[in-house]
Amino acid sequence: MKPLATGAVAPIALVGNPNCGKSALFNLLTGSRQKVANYAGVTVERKQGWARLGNGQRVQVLDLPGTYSLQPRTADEQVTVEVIEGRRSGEAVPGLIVAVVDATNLRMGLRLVLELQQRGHPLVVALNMMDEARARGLHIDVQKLAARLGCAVVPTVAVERHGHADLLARLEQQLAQPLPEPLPRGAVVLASPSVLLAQVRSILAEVAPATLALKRFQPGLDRWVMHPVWGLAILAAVLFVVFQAVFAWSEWPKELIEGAVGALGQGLAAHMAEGPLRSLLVDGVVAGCGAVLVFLPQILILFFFILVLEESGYLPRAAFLLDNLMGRVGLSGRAFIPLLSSFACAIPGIMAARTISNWRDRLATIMVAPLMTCSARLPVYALLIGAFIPERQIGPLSLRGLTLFGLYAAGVLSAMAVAWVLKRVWHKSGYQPLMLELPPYRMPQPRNILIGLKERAVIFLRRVGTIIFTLTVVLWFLSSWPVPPEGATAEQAIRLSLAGRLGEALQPLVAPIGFNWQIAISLIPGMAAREVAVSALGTVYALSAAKDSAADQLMPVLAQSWSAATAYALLAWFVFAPQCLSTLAVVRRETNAWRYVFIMLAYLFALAYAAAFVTYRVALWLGG
Ligand SMILES: Nc1nc2c(ncn2[C@@H]2O[C@H](COP(=O)(O)OP(=O)(O)OP(=O)(O)O)[C@@H](O)[C@H]2O)c(=O)[nH]1
Ligand SMILES: [Mg+2]
Repeated sequence: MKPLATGAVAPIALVGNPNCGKSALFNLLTGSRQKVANYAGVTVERKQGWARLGNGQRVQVLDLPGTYSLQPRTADEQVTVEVIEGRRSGEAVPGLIVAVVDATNLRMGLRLVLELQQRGHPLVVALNMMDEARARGLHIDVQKLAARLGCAVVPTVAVERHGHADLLARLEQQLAQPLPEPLPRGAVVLASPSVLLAQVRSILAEVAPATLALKRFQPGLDRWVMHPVWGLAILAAVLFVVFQAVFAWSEWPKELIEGAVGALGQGLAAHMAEGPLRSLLVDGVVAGCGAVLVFLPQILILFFFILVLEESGYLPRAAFLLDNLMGRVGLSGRAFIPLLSSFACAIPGIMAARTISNWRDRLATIMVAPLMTCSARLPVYALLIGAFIPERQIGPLSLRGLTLFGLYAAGVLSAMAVAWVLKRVWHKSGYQPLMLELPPYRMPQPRNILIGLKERAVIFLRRVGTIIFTLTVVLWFLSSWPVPPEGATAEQAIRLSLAGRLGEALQPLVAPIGFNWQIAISLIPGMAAREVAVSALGTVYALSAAKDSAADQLMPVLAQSWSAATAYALLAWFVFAPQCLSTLAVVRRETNAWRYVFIMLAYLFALAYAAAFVTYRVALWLGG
């Protein structure tokens, strides 16, 4: 517990049940862009920001993972309890807690409020989701509630622009008064859960009697969505539409970017004197970064669907549907959302596994998360599909969309298989039933979707501008030195370069799985960021942005120089490997052990090699 410097104001912490709107409120108060989505367990870390009060004073605000009680059962709840009790090293105890309560679910919310009060935390209650409560005809006597609780209660609507105005005013008032001294240790007398519940009932009977009779579960749409047969059919259809759209909608924006990259390369080539600098810019930077950039539309389309699904409230329902299936292979139904987040990137997926209380379940989820197809793999898939899968319709379906769906499915199925093996190895038994609250369906807000897409675009562009840029420059250097002799062809020049020699040295290793030396080179930078495999192929095939955008040229070049068997083997390789380094770092942090990092690395490489080998041999045998 760190004492505060004189004059400094202790931070305000937002505490409440999962999915009650803490992060939405936090974003309003601080102008941040924390992730808001319609399911429990979105926030798994402590986040901080600054709010400016009406009098100009700045106070620190903390957004915390949701929790139902102050007895933590999961790693994310643990974070919340540690922060509010000031048990994190180097952090002050929050001076004031804003207890966020979902007005449509007072029962669970008030229970937590009473628990906080018992422990002597100074409180302001934010009664959030008042718009939904009103729409459902729920009347809550706010004044009476404040009187019963003995603290301020402020209605808020965290999805409206000024939905936090009253709360801000109230915070200003509250912070102007001296804060009460925290209760001395030992002075806390905790009531039993049943006593707490009785208190909540008695408060509800007085301030909102209608809630006592309110049912949380609304049939209707859910009769179809949660149906054991229809529900699965709907889920399959939803996923299928997503993959079709990734190809069908991306054509023209892709051409637009290709055109721009091509024009930039040609412009540079025309205005610069021949020499290493021109080659670096045109063949290295523009060709390399451009080759990755063209996949932006496809990534955004994928994210558009993920964001809509997250906001609608569909995800926890899908988790329930699949709970049985996942339980059979040894994953908890709770693993569904972390695994789905891994479609974006394994890192948030692995962190979201904090919401799983059982350590073995959590570890199994972490271990298989990298098998879910992260968005960095999309460019590699899209490139190879574009080069090797003909544009053909099978009924209403495109063959390319179908292939992409198949690759994603291969990732999911192998994750299930690995989880099943882990279950055997660990002799795991004891199925734990899934307890998850179903949020109401919500219309996704266009504003939130746009913000989410912008965020994604920025992350992707930042990757292109930093790691992909750097690797491209390094690779350009390695493939241009030593300077080839006069009259050498482009292919000879690369073969003689450092990169070429490295590729040849590695080739015996990858020859059994059908890879040539060019592929061997591209796999190395692909380990730091998978997308770079695409630009690296551009570099080793000596494509220059001086003629046309490199991505455009790459597909025909690959189609010509590789056998289909090689291409399929490379696709199979990328379903499993290589692990990107930042994922491994997060695995180390979340499991606190190097052991799991090495196990993960080894099993993924082994699977990748085996899968590529089998694919290559089978494709050759079939005459690929
Ligand atoms: N209608 C309405 N929706 C809201 C309100 N506040 C939040 N939401 C929605 O409720 C959902 C959950 O909001 P979040 O801010 O992510 O909730 P959270 O409490 O941070 O959730 P966790 O991080 O999972 O604990 C999102 O879909 C929000 O758009 C509100 O006042 N009214
Ligand atoms: Mg949150």
